[in-house]
Amino acid sequence: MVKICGVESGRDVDLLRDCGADLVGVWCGVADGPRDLSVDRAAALVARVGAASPIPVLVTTLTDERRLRNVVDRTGARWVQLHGWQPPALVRRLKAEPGLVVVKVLHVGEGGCPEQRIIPAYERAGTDLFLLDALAAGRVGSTGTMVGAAAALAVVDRCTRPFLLAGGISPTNRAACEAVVSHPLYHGVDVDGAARDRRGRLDAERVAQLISAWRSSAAGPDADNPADD
Ligand SMILES: O=C(O)c1ccccc1NCC(=O)[C@H](O)[C@H](O)COP(=O)(O)O
Repeated sequence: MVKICGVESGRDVDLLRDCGADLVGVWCGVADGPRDLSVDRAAALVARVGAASPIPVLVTTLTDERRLRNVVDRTGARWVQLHGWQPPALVRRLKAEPGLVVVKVLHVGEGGCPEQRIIPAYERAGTDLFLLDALAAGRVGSTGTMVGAAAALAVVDRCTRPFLLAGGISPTNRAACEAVVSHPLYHGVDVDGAARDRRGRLDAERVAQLISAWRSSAAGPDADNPADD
């Protein structure tokens, strides 16, 4: 699976669909996010993506359940990526809603993964899919920094749920991630920066290169629907 993050317009959605992306990240409630959208705008883009393929994924750092539910309900997104420091209890409460797929980000930095000890709690709460992303100098999200293979494996070896890999993924660095890509729970990648041109706009050629470089390595029999595992 290849997920491209941070659509801002109908043009972006159409570009990702035409390129064949599997998942499209729509930001709403991302603190200080450069591509954060109003709820109405996010809802319009979720609707434009549609329900089949690609799948829209609401990306958020919100931790307040009431606000989060409001965004989920109003956007109509059925996949939610919790990119902040949301606790397992919030995952559990979201998973009470039938059909909602929850992706929980696990942050990985030089000091390891702050959530490592509570991975089993995230799994018991119903997390469908993890997403490993870089924690770089305290910064979270779109850092352009790769997660080292050893650090990533130390985290995913504690998981029993599938995971996506993020952080500085580009069309040319798949080989450096071979050990992670070969892991049985590996499910695909999530990309922001390398999918954009110099002006920060999603670029069809770059997206196509990313998909061609990474899709062949994504998979597992359940790649189409981790929620059904
Ligand atoms: O991009 C941000 O500023 C951001 C802030 C807070 C939460 C998430 C954010 N980005 C979300 C993503 O999922 C990115 O796709 C992911 O971090 C990979 O980015 P990159 O290293 O640029 O490929």
